[in-house]
Amino acid sequence: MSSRQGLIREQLYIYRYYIALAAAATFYCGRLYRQFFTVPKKFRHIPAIPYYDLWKSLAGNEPLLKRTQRLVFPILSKGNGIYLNKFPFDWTVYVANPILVKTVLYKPEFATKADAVFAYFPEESAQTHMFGQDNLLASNGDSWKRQRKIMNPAFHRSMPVGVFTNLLPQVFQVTEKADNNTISASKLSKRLTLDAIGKAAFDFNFGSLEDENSVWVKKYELTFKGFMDVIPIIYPKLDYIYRAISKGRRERYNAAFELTKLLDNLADEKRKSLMEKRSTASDNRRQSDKDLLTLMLEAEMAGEGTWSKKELRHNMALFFLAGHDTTSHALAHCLYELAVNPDIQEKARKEAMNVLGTELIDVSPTLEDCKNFPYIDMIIKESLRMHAPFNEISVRVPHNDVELGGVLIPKDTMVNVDIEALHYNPDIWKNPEQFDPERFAEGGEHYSHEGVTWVPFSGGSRICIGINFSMMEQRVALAMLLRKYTWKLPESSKHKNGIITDLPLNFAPDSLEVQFTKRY
Ligand code: HEM
Repeated sequence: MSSRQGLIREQLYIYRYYIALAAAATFYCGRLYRQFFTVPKKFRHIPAIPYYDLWKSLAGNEPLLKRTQRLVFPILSKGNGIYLNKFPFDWTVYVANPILVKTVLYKPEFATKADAVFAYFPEESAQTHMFGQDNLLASNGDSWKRQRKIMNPAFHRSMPVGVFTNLLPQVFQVTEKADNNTISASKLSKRLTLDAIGKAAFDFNFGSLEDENSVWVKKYELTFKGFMDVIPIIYPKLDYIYRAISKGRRERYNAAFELTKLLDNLADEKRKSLMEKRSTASDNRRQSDKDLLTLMLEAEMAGEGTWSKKELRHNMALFFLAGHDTTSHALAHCLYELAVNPDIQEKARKEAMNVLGTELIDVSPTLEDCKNFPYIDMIIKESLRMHAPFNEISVRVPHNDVELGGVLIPKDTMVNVDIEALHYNPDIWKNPEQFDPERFAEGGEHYSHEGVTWVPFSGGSRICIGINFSMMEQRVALAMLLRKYTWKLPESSKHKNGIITDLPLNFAPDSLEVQFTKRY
């Protein structure tokens, strides 16, 4: 052996531990890489979005539509409208073929929702305290059927047009107080929809339009800000340490409990007053004017089902979660689309004036009037096509192997619908990036589609229970605003060539300002 070989051997001996460590680390990293980036064997027959590309897109805050066009569309055709994506951390089969979306939404094989978001948080978390794991959105099987049976009539009966119309004069005041009558469409919509959900769901006044810093508005904001805290999301069990050291975290956590207490108190008081009214038969309000809580408790009293105290609280909280921001984003996007499409705005105004009169005074639409706004309805629907607040539904999990469009979906696979891909597919919609309410006219493009192509509210038995509520709220707001103002984007708006979102989601950014001009 030469002296050089001997030296190498000696060096290898000295560094043997490091070498072993490096080999183990390489092996472990390889495993991690395979675990994270490699498509599991059972899914290799489904075209997949590379995990690295997805995270690069998310990290770069690529707009949702751009990501869909760049990463999803090219592989959609390969998989018959089905593709695989690891989003955020688990492999999920996404469906964006209209016929197959219909199967997912309507067939019993796909009826079971995964124990997703709500089951993730521990018992002591603010999320569990507020929403539980058994609310209407999260539950399955008999529990879901029982709850939906009591809630369906409440949502059917309640159409609180009066609540919505009563809030519009305050919207006008806020708008006119703003500098140059220019105001964030998104903030304005949030204030309106918070007061609307408070009044219409629980007969409670958040007073957000009167004062955007009112006590309960702040508690509400703190609560939802707290749900976005990263540490409790990633390590829920460490939240108690975070709370011990951070005053801000404590405030956000406690706000959720205070808000929950408010909901409990509202329910207790309502139950008590209903019992009293029942004995004196003194509640003469029309069904459509009653708040959802009253109607749900009345349904219980009429023997249509029962609510435990917790179930009632979890569902009342759910109405906030599901009904406030969604409608607010939807309305803000309508305001935007009308601002950048003045012809469509004018046509909608004509419809509002035809129904409510041309006299230059505020007129509140009635429930009957609201049935006569077909064009405004088309605008809302087209806006929801282009800016659906949710890009997906809750994950569904088939319990057996199923075939979907000739593709085998192994049992227990997470299955979802890609709403953005469905709503922007140029093979389904003509010029999908163009705002064109006529698609939803009677006999229009939408109605010639096969399968299901418009699902901002999902579909099938788990369709959004608040669909009519939200549509009515937007209808009333738009009709009254259209009569009172014209509006456009301010000259300096950065959104002139399309909305620049803060997140890669269809959420209206606070910077989305609109300039109103009074008509009378
Ligand atoms: C533009 C406004 C809205 C949009 C886009 C929207 C969208 C949706 C979607 C996509 C789902 C299905 C989610 C899933 O599959 O898990 C859903 C369910 C639900 N939504 Fe909405 N929603 C809106 C407004 C509302 C309002 C105003 C309320 C209540 C006042 C509400 C209450 C609910 C509830 C309780 C569910 C669960 C239904 C069930 O699973 O039986 N939503 N919504």
